[in-house]
Amino acid sequence: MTAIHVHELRKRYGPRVAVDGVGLTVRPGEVFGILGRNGAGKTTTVEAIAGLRRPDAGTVRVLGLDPWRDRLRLRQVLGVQLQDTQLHHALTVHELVRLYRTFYASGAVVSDLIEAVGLSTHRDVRFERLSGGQQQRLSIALALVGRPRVVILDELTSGLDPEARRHIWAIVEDLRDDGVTVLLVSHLMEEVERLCDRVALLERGRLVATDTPSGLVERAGLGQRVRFRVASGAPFDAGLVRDLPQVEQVEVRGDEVSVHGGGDLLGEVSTALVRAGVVATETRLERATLDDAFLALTGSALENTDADGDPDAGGDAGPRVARHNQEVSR
Ligand SMILES: Nc1ncnc2c1ncn2[C@@H]1O[C@H](COP(=O)(O)OP(=O)(O)OP(=O)(O)O)[C@@H](O)[C@H]1O
Repeated sequence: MTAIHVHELRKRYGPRVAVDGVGLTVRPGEVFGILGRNGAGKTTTVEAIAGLRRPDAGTVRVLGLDPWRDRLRLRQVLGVQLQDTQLHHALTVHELVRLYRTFYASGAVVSDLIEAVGLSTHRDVRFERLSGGQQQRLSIALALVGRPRVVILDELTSGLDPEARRHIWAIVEDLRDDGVTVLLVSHLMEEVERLCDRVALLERGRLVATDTPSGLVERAGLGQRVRFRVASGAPFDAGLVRDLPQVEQVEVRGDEVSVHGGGDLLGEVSTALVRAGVVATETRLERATLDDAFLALTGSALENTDADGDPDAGGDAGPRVARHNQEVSR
Protein backbone atom coordinates (compact mmCIF):
# COMPACT_ATOMS: atom_id res chain seq x y z
CA MET A 1 0.00 0.00 0.00
CA THR A 2 1.24 3.52 -0.70
CA ALA A 3 1.42 5.83 2.31
CA ILE A 4 -0.05 8.82 0.46
CA HIS A 5 -1.72 8.83 -2.92
CA VAL A 6 -2.95 12.03 -4.57
CA HIS A 7 -4.50 12.04 -8.02
CA GLU A 8 -5.63 15.05 -10.07
CA LEU A 9 -6.12 17.22 -6.98
CA ARG A 10 -7.80 20.57 -7.67
CA LYS A 11 -8.72 23.44 -5.40
CA ARG A 12 -9.67 27.03 -6.10
CA TYR A 13 -10.41 29.92 -3.79
CA GLY A 14 -12.97 32.00 -5.68
CA PRO A 15 -11.37 32.80 -9.02
CA ARG A 16 -7.87 31.80 -7.82
CA VAL A 17 -6.70 28.33 -8.76
CA ALA A 18 -4.49 27.19 -5.86
CA VAL A 19 -3.96 23.54 -6.87
CA ASP A 20 -4.37 22.48 -10.47
CA GLY A 21 -4.32 18.72 -11.06
CA VAL A 22 -1.53 17.66 -8.70
CA GLY A 23 -0.61 13.96 -8.41
CA LEU A 24 1.77 12.40 -5.86
CA THR A 25 2.62 8.95 -4.58
CA VAL A 26 4.55 8.70 -1.33
CA ARG A 27 5.92 5.31 -0.31
CA PRO A 28 5.82 4.02 3.26
CA GLY A 29 8.89 5.16 5.23
CA GLU A 30 9.82 7.88 2.75
CA VAL A 31 10.68 11.45 3.68
CA PHE A 32 8.96 13.24 0.82
CA GLY A 33 9.42 16.96 0.25
CA ILE A 34 7.08 19.47 -1.34
CA LEU A 35 9.01 22.43 -2.64
CA GLY A 36 7.75 25.59 -4.25
CA ARG A 37 7.63 29.35 -4.01
CA ASN A 38 5.19 31.29 -1.86
CA GLY A 39 1.69 30.67 -3.12
CA ALA A 40 2.64 27.61 -5.21
CA GLY A 41 -0.11 25.55 -3.55
CA LYS A 42 1.97 23.54 -1.06
CA THR A 43 -0.10 24.22 2.05
CA THR A 44 -3.40 23.72 0.22
CA THR A 45 -2.11 20.36 -1.01
CA VAL A 46 -1.02 19.17 2.43
CA GLU A 47 -4.20 20.49 4.02
CA ALA A 48 -6.19 18.37 1.56
CA ILE A 49 -4.00 15.38 2.46
CA ALA A 50 -4.58 16.04 6.17
CA GLY A 51 -8.36 16.27 5.69
CA LEU A 52 -8.37 19.92 6.73
CA ARG A 53 -9.41 21.26 3.35
CA ARG A 54 -11.98 19.75 1.02
CA PRO A 55 -10.71 19.48 -2.55
CA ASP A 56 -12.91 20.59 -5.47
CA ALA A 57 -11.85 17.51 -7.42
CA GLY A 58 -9.42 14.63 -7.34
CA THR A 59 -8.61 11.70 -5.09
CA VAL A 60 -6.56 11.67 -1.89
CA ARG A 61 -5.75 8.56 0.13
CA VAL A 62 -3.59 8.32 3.23
CA LEU A 63 -2.85 4.70 4.21
CA GLY A 64 -5.91 3.83 2.10
CA LEU A 65 -8.20 6.25 3.99
CA ASP A 66 -10.10 9.15 2.46
CA PRO A 67 -8.99 12.13 4.59
CA TRP A 68 -12.34 13.86 4.31
CA ARG A 69 -14.73 10.91 4.80
CA ASP A 70 -12.50 8.88 7.18
CA ARG A 71 -11.30 11.85 9.21
CA LEU A 72 -11.70 10.25 12.62
CA ARG A 73 -9.83 7.08 11.66
CA LEU A 74 -7.16 9.10 9.90
CA ARG A 75 -6.57 11.20 13.00
CA GLN A 76 -5.33 8.10 14.82
CA VAL A 77 -2.56 7.39 12.28
CA LEU A 78 -1.66 10.85 10.95
CA GLY A 79 0.29 13.58 12.78
CA VAL A 80 0.11 17.13 11.49
CA GLN A 81 2.26 20.15 12.26
CA LEU A 82 1.08 23.11 10.23
CA GLN A 83 2.42 26.65 9.89
CA ASP A 84 1.52 28.94 12.78
CA THR A 85 -0.12 26.34 14.98
CA GLN A 86 -2.23 28.17 17.55
CA LEU A 87 -1.72 26.66 20.99
CA HIS A 88 -3.03 27.58 24.39
CA HIS A 89 -0.40 30.08 25.54
CA ALA A 90 -0.91 29.65 29.28
CA LEU A 91 -0.37 25.87 29.29
CA THR A 92 3.05 24.37 29.95
CA VAL A 93 4.93 21.99 27.68
CA HIS A 94 3.94 19.03 29.83
CA GLU A 95 0.28 20.08 30.07
CA LEU A 96 -0.01 20.53 26.30
CA VAL A 97 1.60 17.19 25.46
CA ARG A 98 -0.53 15.44 28.09
CA LEU A 99 -3.68 17.10 26.72
CA TYR A 100 -2.90 16.08 23.13
CA ARG A 101 -2.10 12.54 24.29
CA THR A 102 -5.74 12.19 25.43
CA PHE A 103 -6.90 12.61 21.79
CA TYR A 104 -5.42 9.22 20.87
CA ALA A 105 -6.38 5.69 21.84
CA SER A 106 -2.70 4.81 22.13
CA GLY A 107 0.43 6.89 21.87
CA ALA A 108 3.74 8.05 23.22
CA VAL A 109 4.74 8.22 26.88
CA VAL A 110 4.46 11.95 27.57
CA SER A 111 7.79 12.38 29.41
CA ASP A 112 9.67 10.25 26.85
CA LEU A 113 8.34 12.36 24.00
CA ILE A 114 9.24 15.63 25.76
CA GLU A 115 12.74 14.27 26.21
CA ALA A 116 12.96 13.09 22.58
CA VAL A 117 12.32 16.62 21.31
CA GLY A 118 14.81 18.09 23.80
CA LEU A 119 12.35 19.94 26.04
CA SER A 120 12.81 18.08 29.34
CA THR A 121 14.32 21.10 31.04
CA HIS A 122 11.35 23.18 29.84
CA ARG A 123 8.55 20.77 30.75
CA ASP A 124 6.99 23.27 33.21
CA VAL A 125 7.50 26.36 31.05
CA ARG A 126 4.38 27.95 29.57
CA PHE A 127 4.08 27.94 25.78
CA GLU A 128 4.23 31.74 25.59
CA ARG A 129 7.64 31.70 27.35
CA LEU A 130 9.29 29.30 24.88
CA SER A 131 11.66 30.50 22.15
CA GLY A 132 10.68 30.04 18.49
CA GLY A 133 12.80 26.90 18.21
CA GLN A 134 11.34 25.45 21.41
CA GLN A 135 7.80 26.19 20.20
CA GLN A 136 8.61 24.39 16.96
CA ARG A 137 9.94 21.39 18.86
CA LEU A 138 6.79 21.35 20.95
CA SER A 139 4.58 21.49 17.86
CA ILE A 140 6.49 18.50 16.46
CA ALA A 141 5.99 16.66 19.76
CA LEU A 142 2.24 17.32 19.48
CA ALA A 143 2.24 15.98 15.91
CA LEU A 144 3.98 12.82 17.14
CA VAL A 145 2.10 12.19 20.37
CA GLY A 146 -0.26 9.62 18.81
CA ARG A 147 2.71 7.67 17.37
CA PRO A 148 1.51 8.37 13.83
CA ARG A 149 2.55 6.29 10.83
CA VAL A 150 2.44 9.36 8.61
CA VAL A 151 3.51 12.87 9.66
CA ILE A 152 2.99 16.16 7.84
CA LEU A 153 5.45 18.93 8.72
CA ASP A 154 4.82 22.32 7.09
CA GLU A 155 7.73 24.81 7.12
CA LEU A 156 8.97 23.33 10.35
CA THR A 157 12.23 25.26 10.58
CA SER A 158 11.26 28.62 9.05
CA GLY A 159 12.76 31.48 11.00
CA LEU A 160 14.94 29.30 13.22
CA ASP A 161 18.65 29.74 13.81
CA PRO A 162 21.00 27.09 12.37
CA GLU A 163 21.43 25.25 15.66
CA ALA A 164 17.70 25.02 16.36
CA ARG A 165 17.19 23.91 12.75
CA ARG A 166 19.72 21.11 13.13
CA HIS A 167 18.00 19.86 16.29
CA ILE A 168 14.75 19.63 14.39
CA TRP A 169 16.39 17.90 11.43
CA ALA A 170 17.74 15.28 13.82
CA ILE A 171 14.18 14.63 15.01
CA VAL A 172 13.05 14.08 11.40
CA GLU A 173 16.01 11.74 10.84
CA ASP A 174 14.94 9.72 13.89
CA LEU A 175 11.42 9.47 12.43
CA ARG A 176 12.88 8.15 9.19
CA ASP A 177 14.93 5.59 11.16
CA ASP A 178 11.70 4.47 12.84
CA GLY A 179 10.03 3.92 9.44
CA VAL A 180 7.54 6.80 9.79
CA THR A 181 6.45 8.37 6.50
CA VAL A 182 7.13 12.12 6.52
CA LEU A 183 5.65 14.71 4.18
CA LEU A 184 7.76 17.83 4.51
CA VAL A 185 6.84 21.22 3.08
CA SER A 186 9.83 23.49 2.77
CA HIS A 187 11.41 26.51 1.12
CA LEU A 188 14.87 25.56 2.27
CA MET A 189 17.04 23.76 -0.23
CA GLU A 190 19.55 22.62 2.37
CA GLU A 191 16.75 21.10 4.42
CA VAL A 192 15.27 19.30 1.43
CA GLU A 193 18.64 18.03 0.20
CA ARG A 194 19.53 16.73 3.63
CA LEU A 195 16.25 15.14 4.64
CA CYS A 196 14.19 14.18 1.62
CA ASP A 197 14.33 10.91 -0.28
CA ARG A 198 12.20 12.44 -3.04
CA VAL A 199 10.83 15.88 -3.78
CA ALA A 200 7.85 17.23 -5.69
CA LEU A 201 8.30 20.67 -7.24
CA LEU A 202 5.12 22.73 -7.34
CA GLU A 203 4.74 25.86 -9.41
CA ARG A 204 1.50 27.85 -9.64
CA GLY A 205 -0.55 24.93 -8.40
CA ARG A 206 0.96 22.45 -10.82
CA LEU A 207 3.45 19.65 -10.37
CA VAL A 208 6.62 20.43 -12.31
CA ALA A 209 8.66 17.33 -11.43
CA THR A 210 9.05 14.59 -8.83
CA ASP A 211 12.46 13.04 -8.24
CA THR A 212 15.27 12.56 -5.75
CA PRO A 213 17.10 15.80 -4.95
CA SER A 214 20.09 14.63 -7.02
CA GLY A 215 17.73 13.41 -9.76
CA LEU A 216 16.22 16.89 -10.00
CA VAL A 217 19.68 18.41 -10.34
CA GLU A 218 20.52 15.90 -13.07
CA ARG A 219 17.18 16.47 -14.81
CA ALA A 220 17.88 20.19 -14.96
CA GLY A 221 20.93 19.29 -17.09
CA LEU A 222 23.08 22.07 -15.68
CA GLY A 223 26.30 20.05 -15.71
CA GLN A 224 29.38 20.99 -13.72
CA ARG A 225 32.15 23.51 -13.75
CA VAL A 226 35.88 23.21 -13.08
CA ARG A 227 37.60 26.43 -11.99
CA PHE A 228 41.31 26.99 -11.53
CA ARG A 229 44.03 29.64 -11.66
CA VAL A 230 46.99 29.44 -13.98
CA ALA A 231 50.14 29.78 -11.88
CA SER A 232 52.70 30.70 -14.57
CA GLY A 233 51.41 34.20 -15.28
CA ALA A 234 51.47 33.47 -19.03
CA PRO A 235 48.11 33.75 -20.88
CA PHE A 236 46.16 30.48 -20.83
CA ASP A 237 45.54 28.80 -24.17
CA ALA A 238 41.85 27.82 -24.02
CA GLY A 239 42.46 25.44 -26.94
CA LEU A 240 44.18 23.06 -24.49
CA VAL A 241 40.83 22.06 -23.02
CA ARG A 242 38.19 23.37 -25.45
CA ASP A 243 38.17 20.29 -27.67
CA LEU A 244 38.01 17.69 -24.91
CA PRO A 245 34.91 15.49 -25.37
CA GLN A 246 33.25 16.48 -22.04
CA VAL A 247 33.90 20.22 -22.36
CA GLU A 248 31.09 22.51 -23.51
CA GLN A 249 32.46 25.95 -22.76
CA VAL A 250 35.65 27.63 -21.59
CA GLU A 251 35.94 31.11 -20.10
CA VAL A 252 39.27 32.80 -19.42
CA ARG A 253 39.45 35.98 -17.34
CA GLY A 254 43.05 36.96 -16.61
CA ASP A 255 44.60 34.02 -14.80
CA GLU A 256 41.17 32.56 -13.87
CA VAL A 257 39.80 29.77 -16.02
CA SER A 258 36.33 28.26 -15.85
CA VAL A 259 35.46 25.11 -17.82
CA HIS A 260 31.83 24.00 -18.11
CA GLY A 261 30.84 20.47 -19.13
CA GLY A 262 29.78 17.00 -17.96
CA GLY A 263 31.07 13.47 -17.24
CA ASP A 264 34.47 13.19 -15.56
CA LEU A 265 35.20 16.84 -16.28
CA LEU A 266 37.71 17.30 -13.46
CA GLY A 267 39.75 14.23 -14.46
CA GLU A 268 39.78 15.16 -18.13
CA VAL A 269 40.76 18.77 -17.58
CA SER A 270 43.44 17.89 -14.98
CA THR A 271 45.03 15.33 -17.30
CA ALA A 272 45.09 17.79 -20.20
CA LEU A 273 46.73 20.46 -18.03
CA VAL A 274 49.39 18.07 -16.74
CA ARG A 275 50.15 16.90 -20.30
CA ALA A 276 50.57 20.51 -21.45
CA GLY A 277 52.77 21.32 -18.44
CA VAL A 278 50.32 23.95 -17.14
CA VAL A 279 50.50 24.43 -13.37
CA ALA A 280 46.98 25.05 -12.06
CA THR A 281 46.21 26.21 -8.52
CA GLU A 282 42.98 26.54 -6.51
CA THR A 283 41.36 23.89 -8.71
CA ARG A 284 37.78 23.17 -7.67
CA LEU A 285 34.77 21.35 -9.04
CA GLU A 286 31.37 23.06 -8.75
CA ARG A 287 28.20 21.11 -9.32
CA ALA A 288 24.76 22.60 -9.85
CA THR A 289 22.72 22.72 -6.64
CA LEU A 290 19.06 22.05 -5.98
CA ASP A 291 18.62 25.85 -6.03
CA ASP A 292 19.93 25.92 -9.60
CA ALA A 293 17.77 22.94 -10.56
CA PHE A 294 14.65 24.59 -9.15
CA LEU A 295 15.37 27.69 -11.12
CA ALA A 296 16.05 25.80 -14.32
CA LEU A 297 12.97 23.58 -13.97
CA THR A 298 10.53 26.31 -13.01
CA GLY A 299 12.13 29.26 -14.74
CA SER A 300 11.92 31.43 -11.62
CA ALA A 301 13.94 32.24 -8.54
CA LEU A 302 12.54 30.33 -5.58
CA GLU A 303 12.84 32.67 -2.66
CA ASN A 304 12.83 36.00 -4.44
CA THR A 305 9.45 36.02 -6.14
CA ASP A 306 6.12 34.58 -5.15
CA ALA A 307 3.78 32.67 -7.44
CA ASP A 308 1.91 35.84 -8.31
CA GLY A 309 5.10 37.49 -9.46
CA ASP A 310 5.46 39.57 -6.30
CA PRO A 311 9.17 40.30 -6.02
CA ASP A 312 8.95 41.11 -2.28
CA ALA A 313 8.42 37.59 -1.11
CA GLY A 314 11.70 36.20 0.08
CA GLY A 315 15.19 36.57 1.38
CA ASP A 316 18.51 37.01 -0.30
CA ALA A 317 18.82 33.53 -1.80
CA GLY A 318 16.99 34.45 -5.00
CA PRO A 319 19.52 36.78 -6.57
CA ARG A 320 22.30 34.33 -5.72
CA VAL A 321 20.42 31.57 -7.52
CA ALA A 322 19.74 33.76 -10.51
CA ARG A 323 23.37 34.80 -10.76
CA HIS A 324 24.57 31.23 -10.63
CA ASN A 325 22.17 30.21 -13.35
CA GLN A 326 23.32 33.01 -15.62
CA GLU A 327 26.88 31.81 -15.16
CA VAL A 328 25.93 28.28 -16.03
CA SER A 329 23.90 29.13 -19.09
CA ARG A 330 26.13 31.82 -20.48
N1 LIG B 1 -8.05 30.57 2.38
C1 LIG B 1 -7.68 31.11 1.23
N2 LIG B 1 -8.47 31.99 0.58
C2 LIG B 1 -8.11 32.53 -0.59
N3 LIG B 1 -6.95 32.28 -1.23
C3 LIG B 1 -6.11 31.41 -0.63
C4 LIG B 1 -6.43 30.79 0.63
N4 LIG B 1 -5.40 29.99 0.97
C5 LIG B 1 -4.50 30.10 -0.01
N5 LIG B 1 -4.92 30.94 -0.98
C6 LIG B 1 -4.21 31.28 -2.22
O1 LIG B 1 -3.97 30.07 -2.91
C7 LIG B 1 -2.67 30.03 -3.45
C8 LIG B 1 -1.90 28.86 -2.88
O2 LIG B 1 -1.71 29.08 -1.50
P1 LIG B 1 -0.94 28.04 -0.56
O3 LIG B 1 -0.98 28.60 0.83
O4 LIG B 1 -1.47 26.68 -0.78
O5 LIG B 1 0.54 28.13 -1.17
P2 LIG B 1 1.93 27.77 -0.48
O6 LIG B 1 2.74 27.17 -1.57
O7 LIG B 1 1.73 26.95 0.74
O8 LIG B 1 2.49 29.19 -0.10
P3 LIG B 1 3.46 29.63 1.13
O9 LIG B 1 4.80 29.09 0.81
O10 LIG B 1 3.40 31.11 1.06
O11 LIG B 1 2.88 29.08 2.39
C9 LIG B 1 -2.05 31.38 -3.14
O12 LIG B 1 -2.22 32.22 -4.25
C10 LIG B 1 -2.85 31.88 -1.95
O13 LIG B 1 -2.90 33.29 -1.95
